[in-house]
Amino acid sequence: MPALFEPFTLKDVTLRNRIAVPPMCQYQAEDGFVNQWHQANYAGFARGGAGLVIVEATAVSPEGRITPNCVGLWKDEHIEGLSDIAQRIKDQGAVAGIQLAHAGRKASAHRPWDGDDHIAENDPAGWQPIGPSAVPFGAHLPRTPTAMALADIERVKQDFVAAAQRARKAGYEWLELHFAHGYLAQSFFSRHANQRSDQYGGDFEGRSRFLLETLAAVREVWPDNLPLTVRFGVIEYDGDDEQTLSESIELIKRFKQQGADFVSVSVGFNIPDASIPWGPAFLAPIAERVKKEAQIPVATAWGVDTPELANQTVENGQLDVVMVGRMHLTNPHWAYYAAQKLGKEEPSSVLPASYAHWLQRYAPSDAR
Ligand SMILES: C=C(C(=O)O)c1ccccc1
Repeated sequence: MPALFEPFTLKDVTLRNRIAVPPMCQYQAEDGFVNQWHQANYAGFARGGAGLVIVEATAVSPEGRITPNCVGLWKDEHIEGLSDIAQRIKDQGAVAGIQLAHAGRKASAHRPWDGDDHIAENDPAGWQPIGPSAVPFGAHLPRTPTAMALADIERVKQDFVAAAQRARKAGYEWLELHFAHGYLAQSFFSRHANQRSDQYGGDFEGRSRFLLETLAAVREVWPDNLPLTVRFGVIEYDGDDEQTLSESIELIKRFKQQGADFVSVSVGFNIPDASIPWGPAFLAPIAERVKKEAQIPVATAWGVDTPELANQTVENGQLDVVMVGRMHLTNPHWAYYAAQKLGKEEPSSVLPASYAHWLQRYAPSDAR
């Protein structure tokens, strides 16, 4: 049995294999509501055989959206559509996950194919971003965010709590807090973005406080038997990597103490000119270090593009789950493709019967 196709159990949830579809924003929602696009998108991934399908960055408040077209869970009316998606994922045998997010100073932007840049300040389609400090990201996201008052920090923490409760009502069983990619939580931990002088800034303790308090508050309401996970940027590629990585691993140890069950390791993306060494599974060795030093199960994404490489990262103990994003966009049935490449032939073990029987009975090799 290839390691990639061994089940993975975390709390009371078992993934049928180690393949996960990471959250990938579709930017197709209106007022946060999902629609037919999202239904088809996620059902396709689940049908394709992945063990875990995580719904894209879902904003905990309107201001927390990256773009006006991001999915939201800031009001109860959002539950129904997301519940349908969770059910479709589970009906196909995958575990339904969802990522809760606040975009912080990167909010109020055009969709990537519409410019990827901040919406103009005088454009009614946009809104005022907020962040730990009045420090803009820069480059294509130049708007200076409003520095959050303590009341804003409390409000956003409660927004995460309320969205987590709605996510559970919608039937999700794997919750991922978006603490990565230069969005609000990540920016609080960043020395680049966070220049506060109060208890939410300054030293490691101060820059960690928002993330730890938000995690602890969500832990209070998320069922203890279901995975509560974090996607977290552990490195910035800003020339200060060892310090950032060491601090990040220390913070992950505290995430674990606060009740986090799993970490999806990623990049901080807090600066526009990071020197990121893009390459095949380039984060896997870093994720392995997190796993060993923080003693917590890990995943990572970015460049894990072939079945052989994905299998290798699990077989050699670097990763517990592999986040295969872009390849699922080229082929929602990537898990079946991987099963074939790794010699795990039975289509029925990966695809639904209504697909598998055609593949098993009428393959060209069956020519009589
Ligand atoms: C939309 C993203 C997200 O939700 O994290 C994103 C954007 C750029 C790079 C990585 C991730």
